[in-house]
Amino acid sequence: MKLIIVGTGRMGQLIRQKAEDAGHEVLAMGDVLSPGDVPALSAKADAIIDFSHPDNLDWILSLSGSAALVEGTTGFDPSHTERLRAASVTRPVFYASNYSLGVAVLQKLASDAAKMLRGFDIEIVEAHHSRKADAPSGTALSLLDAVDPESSFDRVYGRHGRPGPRTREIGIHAIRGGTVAGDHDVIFFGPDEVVRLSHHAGSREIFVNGALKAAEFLQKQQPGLYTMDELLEETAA
Ligand SMILES: NC(=O)C1=CN([C@@H]2O[C@H](COP(=O)(O)OP(=O)(O)OC[C@H]3O[C@@H](n4cnc5c(N)ncnc54)[C@H](OP(=O)(O)O)[C@@H]3O)[C@@H](O)[C@H]2O)C=CC1
Ligand SMILES: O=C(O)C1=N[C@H](C(=O)O)C[C@H](O)C1
Repeated sequence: MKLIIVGTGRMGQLIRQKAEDAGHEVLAMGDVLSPGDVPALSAKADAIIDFSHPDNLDWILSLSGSAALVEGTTGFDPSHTERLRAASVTRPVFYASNYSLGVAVLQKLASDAAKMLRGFDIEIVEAHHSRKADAPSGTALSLLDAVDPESSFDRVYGRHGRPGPRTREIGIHAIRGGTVAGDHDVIFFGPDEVVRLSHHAGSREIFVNGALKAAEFLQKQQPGLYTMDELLEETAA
């Protein structure tokens, strides 16, 4: 594949390295690519892979051509998600807050557990490296949607300033330090028993491999918005 990589940070650099090792060609890599080069490059690209910052989304979506978009940036608000959906009318777009296979499975397990463990108190805890820009993580927010798709619980981000008994709520807690690539726990507390669903990322390679797999997957797809559910189906087939 011919790729444009947006983001020159930890993820962007690893994606470039892994993509080139796998024989893909990186046409360009940057945060804000030179406007003069962008139209020509985007027309030649098979896929644009963005792991950077939400501020980059608008110019990425303004790129001409039909290159597929693999979007991995987190910290999006609902308007960013809506823009991604609109863009998917004309090109294949893949969005995942977490490209690891394990987290895709964790999301399904957490969703099933929430349906079966009615009445249990749910808390989501995530840990990341000290340089992470957003909190809570995009993955924690996706897990929250998985366990509470109707938004029927109060969402409590940290419990500081909220003393007293727990109400109908889900707690979301972010901790930061060191070089943690990304840990996520969904904990279900019931009377006299606790169920913990955990994912530990040993390195960023799992996200990079997933993103490159998503780019390859999109090459065979019509315009539309794709998620890890489709990639899981393909892996299981
Ligand atoms: N979906 C997934 O599986 C994963 C998603 N991520 C997400 O990918 C993103 C990047 O992660 P990571 O590589 O670790 O982060 P880094 O901080 O290492 O890199 C961020 C990149 O974005 C650029 N950037 C930062 N602020 C802006 C801005 N306001 N406008 C334009 N560009 C900007 C930085 O440029 P500069 O250095 O010049 O500031 C840098 O190139 C994050 O949102 C992270 O949560 C990460 C891992 C997995
Ligand atoms: O910034 C990171 O590092 C990660 N970000 C994603 C997120 O916000 O969920 C995915 C992964 O946990 C690593």
